[in-house]
Amino acid sequence: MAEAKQLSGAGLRGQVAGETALCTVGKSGAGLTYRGYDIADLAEKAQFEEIAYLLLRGKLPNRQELDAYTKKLQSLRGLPAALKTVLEQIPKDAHPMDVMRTGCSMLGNLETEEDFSEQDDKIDRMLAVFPSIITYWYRFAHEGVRIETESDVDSIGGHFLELLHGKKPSELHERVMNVSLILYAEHEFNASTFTARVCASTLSDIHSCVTGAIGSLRGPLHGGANEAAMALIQKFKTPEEAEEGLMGMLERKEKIMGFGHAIYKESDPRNAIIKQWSKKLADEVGDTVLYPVSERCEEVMWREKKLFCNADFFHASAYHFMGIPTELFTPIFVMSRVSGWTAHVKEQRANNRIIRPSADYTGPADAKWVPIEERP
Ligand SMILES: CC(=O)SCCNC(=O)CCNC(=O)[C@H](O)C(C)(C)COP(=O)(O)OP(=O)(O)OC[C@H]1O[C@@H](n2cnc3c(N)ncnc32)[C@H](O)[C@@H]1OP(=O)(O)O
Ligand SMILES: O=C([O-])CC(=O)C(=O)O
Repeated sequence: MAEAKQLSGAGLRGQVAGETALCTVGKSGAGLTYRGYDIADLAEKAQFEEIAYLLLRGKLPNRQELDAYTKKLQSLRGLPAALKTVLEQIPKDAHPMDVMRTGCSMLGNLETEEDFSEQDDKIDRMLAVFPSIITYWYRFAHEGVRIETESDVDSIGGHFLELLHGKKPSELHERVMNVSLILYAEHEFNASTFTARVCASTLSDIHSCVTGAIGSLRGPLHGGANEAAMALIQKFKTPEEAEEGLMGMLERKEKIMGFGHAIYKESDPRNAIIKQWSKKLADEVGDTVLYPVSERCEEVMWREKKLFCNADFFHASAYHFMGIPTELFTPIFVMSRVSGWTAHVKEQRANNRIIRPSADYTGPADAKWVPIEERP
């Protein structure tokens, strides 16, 4: 059984900040569970839409419930005209995570949550429309086309790939997207989820909670690491070059993105799963560089620092092999994690007290007021 990491120090590490029935991370045994279900089982057997239902409605759907839920999500993919107008104003060189943040916020202006009784419908709308928001902007900004965002592809992952590439995805690619969205869906009190819960604790609206969470996810120490990992592996042409490059980075005490974790000690259970799919995709495209480079990075980091790949590292090569532009990697994380964020918002609302911790004061004591004319 994996031992839980000893947690203490800055960054609220190891401090319990609330309760959740949604997820366990780094506990002994399975390592990651959603409502008690092992992540490996879910990634192998489930549809992402089933996982969203599990997180948001509290149980696995039966066939009829899943079909109805999938149909509902399919029917919510269209973009309001005013949102398209806003997306069209955002420059081509904007970061797609900023587009997601603006898109979510604008949706909150157009389809405001007036009352918490509307929360499930607002959440389903975000799940359905986020792939439309990012691909509409991307294709308009980069290709000058206004795409139709309604599609009859069943899955959210397939919908994203179809809008991005303008054609139906292969079965393999749709499957990998499904697995990826499941792996990224939920992770207890990580930074972006905690952001959403803090916002929810003030009794704010659901779009504000998610907009704030998108901002937290954007950073390279969190969701942004999948893009940063891609930038890293693309620098190397051979495993030998990768080894030399990493040794230099470690000597200079640089952070290696896609490695390490705040909670897991020896491995991130999501890595073995996405790594396996990355290998399948590498074989499909005949890759002889990125996958071997990635594997060498994994070996070197473990050998030198006992640091392991987190969920982000092999996501980089997997997404790349499916022809997804690097800057869209973290928005895919948003398309998935919105299920976890909003499940946490619902949980916070159901048993709320405003989140307001204290701080140890380290500033000066008894400062005497100095009139402005006398200040140095
Ligand atoms: C889906 C996700 O969000 S997963 C996380 C994605 N983020 C990344 O991949 C960014 C790279 N990784 C990191 O920056 C960190 O490992 C974090 C932010 C994930 C966790 O941070 P912490 O909990 O502070 O890490 P931890 O306490 O285990 O660090 C122990 C030591 O290892 C070092 N370390 C941790 N990760 C790395 C890394 N990726 N590269 C180099 N050194 C590292 C730390 O600097 C620290 O050294 P120090 O004691 O000399 O200061
Ligand atoms: O739990 C964390 O700190 C980061 C993480 O892996 C996630 O949010 O998926």
